[in-house]
Amino acid sequence: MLSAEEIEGFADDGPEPTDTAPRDVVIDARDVELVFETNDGPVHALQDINLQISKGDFVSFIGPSGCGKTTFLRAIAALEQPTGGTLTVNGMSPDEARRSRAYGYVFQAAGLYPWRTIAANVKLPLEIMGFDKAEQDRRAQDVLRLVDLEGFERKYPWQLSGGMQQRASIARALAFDADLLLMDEPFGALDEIVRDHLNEQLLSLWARTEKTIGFVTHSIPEAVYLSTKIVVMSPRPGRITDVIDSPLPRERPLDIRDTPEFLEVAHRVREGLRAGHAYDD
Ligand SMILES: Nc1ncnc2c1ncn2[C@@H]1O[C@H](COP(=O)(O)OP(=O)(O)OP(=O)(O)O)[C@@H](O)[C@H]1O
Repeated sequence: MLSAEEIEGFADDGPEPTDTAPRDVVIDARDVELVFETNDGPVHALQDINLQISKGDFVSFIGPSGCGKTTFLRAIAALEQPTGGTLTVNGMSPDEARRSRAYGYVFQAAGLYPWRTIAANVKLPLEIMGFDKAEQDRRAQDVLRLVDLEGFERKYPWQLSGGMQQRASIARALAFDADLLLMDEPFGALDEIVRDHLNEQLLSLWARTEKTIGFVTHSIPEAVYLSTKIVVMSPRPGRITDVIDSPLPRERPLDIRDTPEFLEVAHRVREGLRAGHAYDD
């Protein structure tokens, strides 16, 4: 079950940006390094991570297991501390950004409390933050409408399909109206048809809300379909092997996946993944 620290993490007012980065840079990573000390020795989860994510970007992180995708997302959310380099979110330290509710975080498992209704799950972070009841109701209604779950407020998680539960968890992450949404393989456990549908819905939500999204995936088609920027990563040590700025238009019907432009980007991602493996040999 998620900790209060993990389910919080959405936006409101907070410390002013310290202007270490241009205004439209939301995430600025410079030479970020993160080493876990374990009984078997140090694990270099992240090394030489240099990346700027701008406002309104949809950025996917793709790479084999253990390349540091989750660790990087957790570092942005101040759930892990880099051991080197600098990392800012809206010009603040990740910890300041967390306290100012700069982002919503969606986990791989929906992580809904089974004894709470869908609306009560969505309102939980708002309760923790002390929003008054009327505001909690208003926000829950708004975000449940955004993810197409109007009418399911009084249902319990087990009464919803896996895809609907994941949409509810996205609604919970949106409840603070943060400009930044961090999503760690939110659709990984779903079948392909449901996943396609949720991908379409997420793109439409992104277009309507103009949020900045950081999205972890193992799927090349998902990364290419969703992203304006694709960050290809590789393990041991966890590092970035390629950053691809997508030439695809922001408006994307599902059948864009059959176009030569799409296949070309997918090819480059695949090459980046291969290059990362070659490094290990
Ligand atoms: N708390 C921790 N303590 C020690 N090692 C860790 C910890 N968290 C992650 N690691 C290690 O850091 C490396 C990066 O892990 P991470 O979970 O970020 O990879 P990932 O790319 O998200 O993998 P996956 O696709 O399997 O989720 C791995 O070698 C992992 O074993």
